[in-house]
Amino acid sequence: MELNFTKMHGLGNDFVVLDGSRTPIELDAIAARAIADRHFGIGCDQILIVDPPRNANADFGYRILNSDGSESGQCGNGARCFARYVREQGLTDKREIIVDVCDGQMVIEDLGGHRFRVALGVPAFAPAEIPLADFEQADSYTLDDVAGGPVEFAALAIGNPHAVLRVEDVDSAAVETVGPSLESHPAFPERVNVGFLQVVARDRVRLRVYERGAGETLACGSGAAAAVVAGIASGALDSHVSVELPGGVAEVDWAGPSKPVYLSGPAERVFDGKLVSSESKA
Ligand SMILES: N[C@H](CCC[C@H](N)C(=O)O)C(=O)O
Repeated sequence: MELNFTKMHGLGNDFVVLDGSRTPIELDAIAARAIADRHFGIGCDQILIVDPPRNANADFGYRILNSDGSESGQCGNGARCFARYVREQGLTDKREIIVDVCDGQMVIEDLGGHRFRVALGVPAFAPAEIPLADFEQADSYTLDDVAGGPVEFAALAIGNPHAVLRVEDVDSAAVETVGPSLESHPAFPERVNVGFLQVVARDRVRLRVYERGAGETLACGSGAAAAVVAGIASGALDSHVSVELPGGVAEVDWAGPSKPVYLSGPAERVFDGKLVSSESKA
Protein backbone atom coordinates (compact mmCIF):
# COMPACT_ATOMS: atom_id res chain seq x y z
CA MET A 1 0.00 0.00 0.00
CA GLU A 2 1.47 3.41 -0.95
CA LEU A 3 -0.11 6.39 0.81
CA ASN A 4 0.90 10.05 0.92
CA PHE A 5 0.43 11.44 4.39
CA THR A 6 1.03 14.57 6.44
CA LYS A 7 2.18 14.41 10.05
CA MET A 8 0.55 17.09 12.23
CA HIS A 9 -0.15 17.85 15.87
CA GLY A 10 -2.40 19.97 18.05
CA LEU A 11 -0.63 20.76 21.34
CA GLY A 12 1.43 17.57 21.02
CA ASN A 13 -1.57 15.31 20.29
CA ASP A 14 -0.21 13.93 17.03
CA PHE A 15 -1.83 12.73 13.86
CA VAL A 16 -1.24 11.08 10.52
CA VAL A 17 -3.55 12.85 8.05
CA LEU A 18 -4.72 11.10 4.87
CA ASP A 19 -6.64 12.60 1.95
CA GLY A 20 -9.58 10.43 0.93
CA SER A 21 -11.54 13.35 -0.53
CA ARG A 22 -11.10 12.18 -4.14
CA THR A 23 -10.02 8.55 -3.82
CA PRO A 24 -11.74 6.70 -0.96
CA ILE A 25 -9.45 5.37 1.79
CA GLU A 26 -10.48 2.27 3.69
CA LEU A 27 -8.33 1.29 6.69
CA ASP A 28 -9.15 -1.63 8.94
CA ALA A 29 -8.05 -1.74 12.57
CA ILE A 30 -4.94 -3.78 11.76
CA ALA A 31 -3.76 -1.29 9.12
CA ALA A 32 -4.53 1.63 11.45
CA ARG A 33 -2.51 0.06 14.27
CA ALA A 34 0.38 -0.56 11.88
CA ILE A 35 0.43 3.09 10.73
CA ALA A 36 0.13 4.41 14.30
CA ASP A 37 2.88 2.13 15.66
CA ARG A 38 5.75 4.37 16.84
CA HIS A 39 8.40 1.73 16.00
CA PHE A 40 7.12 -0.34 13.11
CA GLY A 41 5.04 2.41 11.47
CA ILE A 42 4.82 6.21 11.24
CA GLY A 43 3.60 6.70 14.83
CA CYS A 44 0.65 8.85 16.01
CA ASP A 45 -2.15 9.09 18.56
CA GLN A 46 -4.82 9.14 15.86
CA ILE A 47 -5.21 8.80 12.07
CA LEU A 48 -7.42 11.49 10.49
CA ILE A 49 -9.07 10.77 7.15
CA VAL A 50 -10.52 13.48 4.90
CA ASP A 51 -13.64 12.09 3.22
CA PRO A 52 -16.07 13.57 0.71
CA PRO A 53 -19.03 15.29 2.42
CA ARG A 54 -22.14 13.23 3.19
CA ASN A 55 -24.47 16.25 3.14
CA ALA A 56 -24.97 18.90 0.45
CA ASN A 57 -24.21 21.74 2.88
CA ALA A 58 -20.92 20.25 4.06
CA ASP A 59 -17.44 20.68 2.61
CA PHE A 60 -15.88 17.42 3.84
CA GLY A 61 -16.41 14.28 5.88
CA TYR A 62 -14.06 13.38 8.75
CA ARG A 63 -13.05 10.00 10.15
CA ILE A 64 -10.86 9.38 13.20
CA LEU A 65 -9.04 6.15 14.04
CA ASN A 66 -7.25 5.76 17.39
CA SER A 67 -3.81 4.19 17.59
CA ASP A 68 -5.44 0.94 18.81
CA GLY A 69 -7.46 0.85 15.57
CA SER A 70 -10.81 1.84 17.10
CA GLU A 71 -12.91 4.57 15.47
CA SER A 72 -14.06 7.69 17.30
CA GLY A 73 -16.82 10.16 16.54
CA GLN A 74 -14.77 13.24 17.41
CA CYS A 75 -11.23 14.58 17.77
CA GLY A 76 -10.99 18.25 18.72
CA ASN A 77 -7.25 18.74 18.27
CA GLY A 78 -7.51 16.76 15.06
CA ALA A 79 -10.29 19.02 13.77
CA ARG A 80 -7.95 22.03 13.89
CA CYS A 81 -5.25 20.08 12.03
CA PHE A 82 -7.90 18.83 9.57
CA ALA A 83 -8.83 22.45 8.74
CA ARG A 84 -5.21 23.50 8.22
CA TYR A 85 -4.58 20.41 6.09
CA VAL A 86 -7.50 20.90 3.67
CA ARG A 87 -6.57 24.57 3.18
CA GLU A 88 -2.87 23.88 2.60
CA GLN A 89 -3.61 20.92 0.31
CA GLY A 90 -5.70 23.31 -1.80
CA LEU A 91 -8.90 21.32 -1.17
CA THR A 92 -10.68 24.52 -0.11
CA ASP A 93 -9.98 28.23 0.27
CA LYS A 94 -12.83 28.79 2.74
CA ARG A 95 -11.91 30.27 6.12
CA GLU A 96 -14.89 28.52 7.70
CA ILE A 97 -15.63 24.90 6.76
CA ILE A 98 -18.53 22.60 7.58
CA VAL A 99 -17.51 19.01 8.26
CA ASP A 100 -19.70 15.92 8.54
CA VAL A 101 -18.78 13.86 11.60
CA CYS A 102 -20.28 10.63 12.96
CA ASP A 103 -23.25 12.14 14.76
CA GLY A 104 -23.69 15.51 13.06
CA GLN A 105 -21.62 18.37 11.76
CA MET A 106 -18.95 20.69 13.10
CA VAL A 107 -17.84 24.11 11.91
CA ILE A 108 -14.14 24.97 11.91
CA GLU A 109 -13.03 28.62 11.63
CA ASP A 110 -9.52 29.75 10.65
CA LEU A 111 -8.46 32.39 13.22
CA GLY A 112 -5.18 33.13 11.40
CA GLY A 113 -1.67 32.33 12.61
CA HIS A 114 -2.34 28.57 12.29
CA ARG A 115 -4.98 28.84 15.04
CA PHE A 116 -8.49 27.49 14.58
CA ARG A 117 -11.81 27.49 16.45
CA VAL A 118 -13.96 24.37 16.34
CA ALA A 119 -17.68 24.30 17.16
CA LEU A 120 -17.84 20.80 18.62
CA GLY A 121 -21.62 20.66 18.92
CA VAL A 122 -23.95 20.60 21.91
CA PRO A 123 -22.76 18.37 24.79
CA ALA A 124 -25.01 15.39 25.62
CA PHE A 125 -25.58 14.36 29.25
CA ALA A 126 -28.21 11.63 28.90
CA PRO A 127 -26.62 8.26 29.80
CA ALA A 128 -28.02 6.67 26.65
CA GLU A 129 -26.20 9.28 24.51
CA ILE A 130 -22.82 8.95 26.24
CA PRO A 131 -23.28 5.87 26.45
CA LEU A 132 -23.20 5.07 30.18
CA ALA A 133 -25.01 1.94 31.27
CA ASP A 134 -27.00 1.22 34.44
CA PHE A 135 -27.27 4.82 35.68
CA GLU A 136 -30.02 7.43 35.69
CA GLN A 137 -28.83 10.87 34.54
CA ALA A 138 -27.06 12.71 37.37
CA ASP A 139 -24.53 15.50 37.97
CA SER A 140 -21.98 12.88 38.97
CA TYR A 141 -21.61 9.10 39.21
CA THR A 142 -19.63 6.76 41.46
CA LEU A 143 -18.04 3.41 40.62
CA ASP A 144 -16.51 1.32 43.38
CA ASP A 145 -14.70 -1.32 41.31
CA VAL A 146 -12.09 0.87 39.63
CA ALA A 147 -8.36 0.26 40.16
CA GLY A 148 -7.17 2.43 43.02
CA GLY A 149 -10.55 2.57 44.74
CA PRO A 150 -13.97 4.21 44.26
CA VAL A 151 -14.12 7.15 41.85
CA GLU A 152 -16.67 9.92 41.37
CA PHE A 153 -16.95 11.52 37.94
CA ALA A 154 -19.15 13.56 35.64
CA ALA A 155 -20.02 11.98 32.28
CA LEU A 156 -20.99 13.51 28.94
CA ALA A 157 -20.49 13.14 25.19
CA ILE A 158 -19.26 15.62 22.58
CA GLY A 159 -19.44 13.23 19.66
CA ASN A 160 -17.32 10.91 21.83
CA PRO A 161 -17.68 9.77 25.44
CA HIS A 162 -15.94 11.47 28.40
CA ALA A 163 -15.67 10.86 32.13
CA VAL A 164 -14.29 13.84 34.11
CA LEU A 165 -12.76 13.42 37.59
CA ARG A 166 -11.90 16.40 39.81
CA VAL A 167 -8.39 16.17 41.33
CA GLU A 168 -6.40 18.44 43.66
CA ASP A 169 -3.23 18.20 41.55
CA VAL A 170 -2.95 16.71 38.06
CA ASP A 171 0.77 16.00 38.57
CA SER A 172 0.01 13.49 41.34
CA ALA A 173 -3.27 12.18 39.89
CA ALA A 174 -3.46 8.38 39.48
CA VAL A 175 -3.76 8.62 35.69
CA GLU A 176 -1.80 5.39 35.07
CA THR A 177 -4.09 3.28 37.27
CA VAL A 178 -7.50 4.94 37.22
CA GLY A 179 -7.22 5.88 33.52
CA PRO A 180 -7.07 2.41 31.94
CA SER A 181 -9.40 0.89 34.55
CA LEU A 182 -12.17 3.43 33.89
CA GLU A 183 -11.46 3.65 30.11
CA SER A 184 -12.54 0.03 29.68
CA HIS A 185 -15.03 -0.26 32.57
CA PRO A 186 -18.20 -2.19 31.61
CA ALA A 187 -20.32 0.83 32.67
CA PHE A 188 -19.08 2.39 29.42
CA PRO A 189 -20.21 0.02 26.63
CA GLU A 190 -18.14 1.97 24.05
CA ARG A 191 -15.30 2.67 26.54
CA VAL A 192 -14.54 6.26 27.54
CA ASN A 193 -11.95 9.07 27.54
CA VAL A 194 -10.92 9.85 31.14
CA GLY A 195 -10.11 13.45 32.12
CA PHE A 196 -8.36 14.49 35.37
CA LEU A 197 -9.37 18.08 36.06
CA GLN A 198 -7.66 20.49 38.48
CA VAL A 199 -9.48 23.82 38.85
CA VAL A 200 -6.91 26.63 39.30
CA ALA A 201 -9.32 29.57 38.92
CA ARG A 202 -12.81 30.15 37.48
CA ASP A 203 -11.16 30.78 34.08
CA ARG A 204 -8.15 28.44 34.25
CA VAL A 205 -7.74 24.71 34.74
CA ARG A 206 -5.04 22.04 34.40
CA LEU A 207 -5.98 18.76 32.72
CA ARG A 208 -4.53 15.36 31.90
CA VAL A 209 -6.48 12.89 29.74
CA TYR A 210 -6.18 9.14 29.46
CA GLU A 211 -7.71 8.73 26.01
CA ARG A 212 -9.91 5.88 24.83
CA GLY A 213 -7.92 3.82 22.35
CA ALA A 214 -4.70 5.79 22.74
CA GLY A 215 -3.71 6.07 26.42
CA GLU A 216 -2.48 9.31 28.00
CA THR A 217 -1.80 11.94 25.34
CA LEU A 218 -0.10 15.34 25.61
CA ALA A 219 -3.44 16.94 24.84
CA CYS A 220 -7.05 15.96 24.14
CA GLY A 221 -9.21 18.65 22.55
CA SER A 222 -12.61 17.03 23.10
CA GLY A 223 -11.35 16.13 26.59
CA ALA A 224 -10.57 19.79 27.27
CA ALA A 225 -14.04 20.76 26.07
CA ALA A 226 -15.69 18.02 28.14
CA ALA A 227 -13.77 18.97 31.28
CA VAL A 228 -14.74 22.65 30.97
CA VAL A 229 -18.39 21.78 30.29
CA ALA A 230 -18.41 19.54 33.38
CA GLY A 231 -16.75 22.30 35.41
CA ILE A 232 -19.22 24.95 34.24
CA ALA A 233 -22.17 22.60 34.85
CA SER A 234 -20.94 22.06 38.43
CA GLY A 235 -20.70 25.83 39.01
CA ALA A 236 -16.91 25.81 39.36
CA LEU A 237 -16.03 27.61 36.12
CA ASP A 238 -17.05 30.65 34.06
CA SER A 239 -17.97 30.46 30.35
CA HIS A 240 -14.43 31.05 28.97
CA VAL A 241 -11.63 28.84 30.29
CA SER A 242 -7.95 28.35 29.49
CA VAL A 243 -7.06 24.67 29.69
CA GLU A 244 -3.42 23.91 30.52
CA LEU A 245 -2.57 20.46 29.11
CA PRO A 246 0.86 18.80 29.22
CA GLY A 247 1.34 19.78 25.54
CA GLY A 248 0.15 23.38 25.80
CA VAL A 249 -2.90 25.60 26.37
CA ALA A 250 -6.30 25.34 24.65
CA GLU A 251 -9.21 27.77 25.05
CA VAL A 252 -12.77 26.52 25.62
CA ASP A 253 -16.01 28.52 25.52
CA TRP A 254 -19.46 27.27 26.49
CA ALA A 255 -22.51 29.47 27.09
CA GLY A 256 -24.50 26.71 28.80
CA PRO A 257 -27.04 23.94 28.14
CA SER A 258 -28.30 23.56 24.55
CA LYS A 259 -25.37 25.70 23.32
CA PRO A 260 -22.40 24.38 21.32
CA VAL A 261 -19.00 24.16 22.96
CA TYR A 262 -16.07 25.86 21.21
CA LEU A 263 -12.43 24.76 21.26
CA SER A 264 -9.67 27.09 20.06
CA GLY A 265 -5.96 26.41 19.62
CA PRO A 266 -3.04 25.82 17.24
CA ALA A 267 -2.55 23.29 14.46
CA GLU A 268 1.00 22.44 13.45
CA ARG A 269 2.25 20.70 10.29
CA VAL A 270 5.43 18.71 10.93
CA PHE A 271 6.29 16.81 7.72
CA ASP A 272 4.90 15.15 4.61
CA GLY A 273 5.73 11.57 3.71
CA LYS A 274 4.86 8.48 1.74
CA LEU A 275 3.88 5.28 3.49
CA VAL A 276 5.27 2.37 1.48
CA SER A 277 4.42 -0.57 3.71
CA SER A 278 2.05 -1.38 6.51
CA GLU A 279 3.15 -4.77 7.74
CA SER A 280 0.98 -5.26 10.71
CA LYS A 281 2.61 -6.31 13.95
CA ALA A 282 -1.01 -7.09 14.99
N1 LIG B 1 -9.50 9.00 21.87
C1 LIG B 1 -10.69 9.71 21.42
C2 LIG B 1 -10.49 10.26 19.99
C3 LIG B 1 -9.42 11.37 19.93
C4 LIG B 1 -9.79 12.56 20.79
C5 LIG B 1 -8.68 13.57 21.07
N2 LIG B 1 -7.39 13.31 20.50
C6 LIG B 1 -9.16 14.99 20.82
O1 LIG B 1 -8.32 15.87 20.52
O2 LIG B 1 -10.38 15.23 20.99
C7 LIG B 1 -11.90 8.75 21.43
O3 LIG B 1 -11.71 7.55 21.21
O4 LIG B 1 -13.01 9.24 21.62
